[in-house]
Amino acid sequence: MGSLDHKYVLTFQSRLFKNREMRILMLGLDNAGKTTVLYKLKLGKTSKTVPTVGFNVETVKYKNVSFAVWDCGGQERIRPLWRHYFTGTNALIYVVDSSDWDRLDESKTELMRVISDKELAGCMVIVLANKQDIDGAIKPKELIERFNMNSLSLGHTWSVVPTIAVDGTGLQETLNWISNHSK
Ligand SMILES: Nc1nc2c(ncn2[C@@H]2O[C@H](COP(=O)(O)OP(=O)(O)OP(=O)(O)O)[C@@H](O)[C@H]2O)c(=O)[nH]1
Ligand SMILES: [Mg+2]
Repeated sequence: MGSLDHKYVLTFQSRLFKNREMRILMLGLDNAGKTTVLYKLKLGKTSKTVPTVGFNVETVKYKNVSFAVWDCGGQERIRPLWRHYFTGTNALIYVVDSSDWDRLDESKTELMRVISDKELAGCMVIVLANKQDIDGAIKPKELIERFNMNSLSLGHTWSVVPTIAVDGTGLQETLNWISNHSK
């Protein structure tokens, strides 16, 4: 390879490395806090939300990565729409209301259903144990057991991150983790 070609390859590689783009899909039951997460990341402030019917999408820049974050409504009747957003997803952010003990099993079931889809084979999974500010919220360690996360290692790199979407706790760490674990 001539030196010019070589230079070109290096420049091209560094461009790829510097300006990466990632498609993030954000799912979870209704009221988990997905839209709050999205706008806290995008605007840096806590927005008043209404239940999402359909989806929101925003681009969030963090370090050298451009994250296209798709936030889908979580109400039961619209969950069948989720799969239309699977294609091309690099990382799944799955938001859990850690204070809603009555629906932890339902949340787990939906997560397992989603990640068994072949369109999401191999994508990273970040579970946000959200609403950690509420007394009695399930702790990440307990959630890992309850969701049996260790059974899911096959093909999925995963992490459980404690978050408080309303004040932004844990959200930068989440993007950081995703960018560090992406190929
Ligand atoms: N205390 C507390 N409340 C939160 C937190 N995150 C979100 N909320 C509240 O939870 C409620 C639901 O938040 P949304 O972001 O609308 O939930 P969602 O997951 O988008 O819900 P759907 O659009 O119906 O799927 C709102 O009242 C938020 O203010 C948190 O970390 N702590
Ligand atoms: Mg929403």
